[in-house]
Amino acid sequence: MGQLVDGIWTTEDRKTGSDGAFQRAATSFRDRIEPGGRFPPEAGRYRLYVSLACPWAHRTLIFHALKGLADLIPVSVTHWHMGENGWGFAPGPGVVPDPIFHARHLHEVYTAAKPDFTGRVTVPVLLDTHTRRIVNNESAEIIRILNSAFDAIGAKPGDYAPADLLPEIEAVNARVYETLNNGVYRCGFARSQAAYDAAITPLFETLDWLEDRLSRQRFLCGDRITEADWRLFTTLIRFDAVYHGHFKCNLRRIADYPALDDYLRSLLHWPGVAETVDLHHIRHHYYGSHRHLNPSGIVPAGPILDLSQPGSRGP
Ligand SMILES: N[C@@H](CCC(=O)N[C@@H](CS)C(=O)NCC(=O)O)C(=O)O
Repeated sequence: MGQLVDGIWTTEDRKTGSDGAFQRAATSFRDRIEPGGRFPPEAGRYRLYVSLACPWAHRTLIFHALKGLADLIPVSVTHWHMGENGWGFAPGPGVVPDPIFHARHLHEVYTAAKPDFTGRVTVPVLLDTHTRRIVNNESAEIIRILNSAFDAIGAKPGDYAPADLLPEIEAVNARVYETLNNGVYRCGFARSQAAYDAAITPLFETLDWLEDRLSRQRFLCGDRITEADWRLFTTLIRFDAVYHGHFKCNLRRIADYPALDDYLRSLLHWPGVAETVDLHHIRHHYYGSHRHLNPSGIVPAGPILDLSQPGSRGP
């Protein structure tokens, strides 16, 4: 895996510190879309770049679907394989190329927007096609943008971060992010036993905590589905398929937790959501791209997952 240094693509990996613990880099583009601002809401002006494999990009795709933004914000989808050149647009099922820069690799989108860019080239990216600037590449902020910024110009109704629930949403997000969304990476990318041990324990403590919470209430913050649920969902849907094996998160499966399993199937069958889930991209990305973890690149056949039945927590 590489990154850009002064606009030049370099292949090096500096993601773990001297203690072997995985460190996630800070995100670079942090603007908003708002009326009267530098980036005003307009139909057809912005473009979202995602990977169907990536849980962070997946959040944005779910908000894109929930808010009915397909006609307002077109989407490019990378190939699942992240190789020497990072994310790219090689043809493949589900890949949608980049019609703006005709980029072969995502790093070309970054340098087209900022020729001297230094940093990691990550998905998701929200691009302003008028100024050819990247508005934002932090998924937590992009979902807040999609949640409301296009409401006045045709987005579907629905507020997934309502003001009265925000403190609770953010408290849940903080724990879920640290121990689970990022915790699976801390397990999988650990380069020392101590770093792995330090990640696996809080990860399963959080799953136990979530199981208890969801056995008493419909969604993470009560009766209404919120951003906190969608942020959890993208990790849960990858858990038994890849994190359990590839990232060694294997004390238990989500299928072993009755409430979490019901909740996962409820969210998967939520209108518009199943279409955002691509287990081929997910499984082939993780097992095929992380050659330091899986040198052969062989994608295992299992486990067989049966998520065909909706859970009991419908819309
Ligand atoms: N903070 C970012 C993280 C995004 C992220 O790490 N995406 C991964 C894919 S799962 C990526 O593009 N990694 C490429 C790299 O780090 O070089 C967000 O949530 O938007």
